[in-house]
Amino acid sequence: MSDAAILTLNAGSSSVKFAVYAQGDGPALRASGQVENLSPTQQTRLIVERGGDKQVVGIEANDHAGALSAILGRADVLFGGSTVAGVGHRVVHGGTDFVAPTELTPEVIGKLRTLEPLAPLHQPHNLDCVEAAIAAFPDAVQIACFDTAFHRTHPFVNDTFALPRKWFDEGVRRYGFHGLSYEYIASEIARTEPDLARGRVVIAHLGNGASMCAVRDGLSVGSTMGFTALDGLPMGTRCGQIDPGVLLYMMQHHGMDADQIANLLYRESGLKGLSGLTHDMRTLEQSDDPHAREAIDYFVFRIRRELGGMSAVLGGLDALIFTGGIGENSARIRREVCAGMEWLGIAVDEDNNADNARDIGTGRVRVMVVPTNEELVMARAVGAALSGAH
Ligand SMILES: Nc1ncnc2c1ncn2[C@@H]1O[C@H](COP(=O)(O)OP(=O)(O)O)[C@@H](O)[C@H]1O
Ligand SMILES: CC(=O)OP(=O)(O)O
Ligand SMILES: [Mg+2]
Repeated sequence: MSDAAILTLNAGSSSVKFAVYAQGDGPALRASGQVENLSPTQQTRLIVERGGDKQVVGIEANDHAGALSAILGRADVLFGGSTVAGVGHRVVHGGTDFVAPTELTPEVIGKLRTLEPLAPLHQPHNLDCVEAAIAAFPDAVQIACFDTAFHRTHPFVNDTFALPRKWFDEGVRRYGFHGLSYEYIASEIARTEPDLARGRVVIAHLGNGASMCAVRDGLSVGSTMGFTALDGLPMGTRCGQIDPGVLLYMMQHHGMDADQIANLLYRESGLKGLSGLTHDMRTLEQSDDPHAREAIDYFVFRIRRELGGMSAVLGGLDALIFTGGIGENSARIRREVCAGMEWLGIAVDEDNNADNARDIGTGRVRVMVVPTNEELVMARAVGAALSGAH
């Protein structure tokens, strides 16, 4: 009888990221990778990393089931004869009903499908991947891990909009997202610096999707994202905070319908819309187009504004932590966010910042760069479900 493995899946609109762990007390990473460029018009690629070795191969796949079968085509490398006992799925929206990791029964999947309009870039792909994984591993336990769950500790004032109460009761609330990432960072800080973990921390998850989370005593007290993953910071293609009057104007004066507005706000706005060039921060940083500069300026401006607001809500600040693809890798964005913030106790060492060092601050407030690990949070949840402890 071979040992057991845990597979984690994080399905995006054009990618499926995965990781394989050996089941144990603390799940041990065996391999990871992704299928990227998952679309009929691009060359889809499978990337597998194991130990120090990285393999990239072109594959034929244009949907999530195809991506999963390409991943399973490397079962020998990934699982090495182990049985896949559990699969953890990142599911972006859990609504009001799902506040902890949950086994994916047909009834649960049905309820989660009803939330697709609230996360159109994520939820349909997350659930397509769930169905493909159930077909591929009918005997494995399938666990949904929700991006919204970490924020369930928000106080009412951060959960509600100023609308008549019936909307809140119906679930129109500020849920907050990127919860798997924030849970990982909070657990990592609790492990390495327990004193800081009891303090006032702002975490900036800056990736293709971007948000910030105010954490006190390890618990989320506020997030920049709201009812959907559109709110708050501008993102690769999403607008971030916007006056709802703009949407009324688009409907009343341009006759735009819901689908057109959704497409504009989710796919054509943010860094892409402002720069007119690309959603990709690395490319914008390399560009000398003034619109690229303005898109970056707006991104930085909104982060600084939210940092000030969250510090006020927390009653001060003990640490600012950067994570996500931009937060972990862009010294320029971190430098610009922190510039002139001495009044808040923030100052940054140029060399440590350039090296993406774990500690880059020189002021009263700790300023840190902590790589996120959403996969490990999922693997832990599956491990707990398998041992009946969740
Ligand atoms: N060295 C870098 N400098 C600036 N931006 C970077 C760098 N490396 C990655 N990024 C940016 O990170 C973003 C992707 O972040 P990531 O967290 O991987 O996204 P996703 O939300 O798809 O998981 C892209 O905008 C990419 O350009
Ligand atoms: C919720 C969200 O925006 O996720 P991502 O950053 O993966 O797009
Ligand atoms: Mg992400």
